[in-house]
Amino acid sequence: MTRTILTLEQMREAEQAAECSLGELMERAGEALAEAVALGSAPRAVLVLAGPGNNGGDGYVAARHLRDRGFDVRIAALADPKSDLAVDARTAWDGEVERLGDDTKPAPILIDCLFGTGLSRPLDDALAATLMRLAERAEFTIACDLPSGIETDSGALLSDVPEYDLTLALGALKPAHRLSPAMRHCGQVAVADIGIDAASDWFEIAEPVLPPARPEGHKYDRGLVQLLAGEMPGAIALAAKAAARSGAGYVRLFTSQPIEGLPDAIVQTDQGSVQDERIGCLLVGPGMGDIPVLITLALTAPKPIVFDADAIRHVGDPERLVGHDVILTPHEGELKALFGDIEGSKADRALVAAQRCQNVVVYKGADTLVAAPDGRLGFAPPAPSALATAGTGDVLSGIIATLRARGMDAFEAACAGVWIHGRAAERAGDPLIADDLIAALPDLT
Ligand SMILES: NC(=O)C1=CN([C@@H]2O[C@H](COP(=O)(O)OP(=O)(O)OC[C@H]3O[C@@H](n4cnc5c(N)ncnc54)[C@H](O)[C@@H]3O)[C@@H](O)[C@H]2O)[C@@H](O)CC1
Ligand SMILES: [K+]
Repeated sequence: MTRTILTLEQMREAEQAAECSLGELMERAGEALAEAVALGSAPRAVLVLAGPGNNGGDGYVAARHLRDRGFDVRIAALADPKSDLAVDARTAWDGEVERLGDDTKPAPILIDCLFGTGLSRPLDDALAATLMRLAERAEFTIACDLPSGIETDSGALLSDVPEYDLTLALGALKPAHRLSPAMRHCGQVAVADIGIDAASDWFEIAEPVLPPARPEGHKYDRGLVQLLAGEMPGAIALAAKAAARSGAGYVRLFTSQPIEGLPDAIVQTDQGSVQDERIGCLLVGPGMGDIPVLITLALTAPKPIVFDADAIRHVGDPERLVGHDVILTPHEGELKALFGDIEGSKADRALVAAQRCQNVVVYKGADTLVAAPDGRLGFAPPAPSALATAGTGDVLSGIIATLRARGMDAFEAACAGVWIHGRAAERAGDPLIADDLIAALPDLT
């Protein structure tokens, strides 16, 4: 299921637009937190850390529900509650409240309700150290809405942040749940439905639905991927094999030097034209090297194109792509080479890049994003860090070119390719080499 991602501002608007009172939202949030803990553990000792805002308020509510469920609950508060809602939640808790400090004793279950979306500055050093110590000593750690110390819209760590087992996002995911470096600190991320219903163009990329192959269809229905090869046979071979193995009906390689060891089914030729009507998608960049004329050639074709790797560096001016049907797949360095320095969070940068070239941009990294010029932004679910090896990008561009050749819309094809690539990495194990990904592509028929 696709999970919506809301920024701080959107979250505040959604909270105001909710049909129930803010107090009711907090009650549901605290109850969901208690439920998440009870799902993961039999009743035992729990320490709730409560901050001064509404994240702390959620903690007092959760404490009450956990005690009702038979848990032995202690609360350690950083300060007295400041917001009206948190004061009410504190009042409804008739147990003791400790003062959080160096001498706070750990418990096997730690619930972090210090700060959520309202964090505005780093935690004090002493507080961050206490949080780290208590998390280290706990067996199960859960963060309410966000791990404390994380900036919600950028995913930046403002101070030391533990790595939690579970983060319960309230109402919707926030950008930080799916942006580096924050995402690695969240652990598993579940979303609690507390009755907030907000639409957004930002979402977590989910398992794609691929266009079904017509039983009576021919190879061109399944898509002809046309690669324009360059100087480095290894990268070209990876992209071509990935395209073929992800279901292209036909993969053809324009090359002046045949590449050895490729399956016979991948046609290699030094003849042919990019004007061929039957081409579903052109792929240029993997192994391209220093042959920028290939970009010029590809842009003469009235067909979808995927530009990867060296092709991105050689485009020159992003505006050159306006009016063409292109998917760009840059990593950090390639994005900078083409678009220069862009201000803002990774999400902002992805959208600005897509706007400037008026095409879909797959901004790769540990937190891959897929941006469309109309403002849609897909955030990849976490993928194994083993993907950070040579050639995995060539495989990704091969997969995306096939999906585009099969007739998927550019944004959908890019999102689907990113999802498939991540799942292939999970199946391939760690360590992996790019070739393993091709063998581990999931069956999506
Ligand atoms: N948005 C929603 O729909 C809902 C939000 N709820 C909770 O409300 C949270 C947001 O509440 P708030 O806006 O009150 O924000 P927080 O509870 O995250 O924190 C705000 C408070 O912390 C102080 N503060 C910020 N940074 C600090 C720092 N580094 N050191 C010390 N104090 C600091 C602020 O001055 C303010 O008093 C969410 O994360 C969620 O847990 C839930 O109660 C229910 C529904
Ligand atoms: K928190």
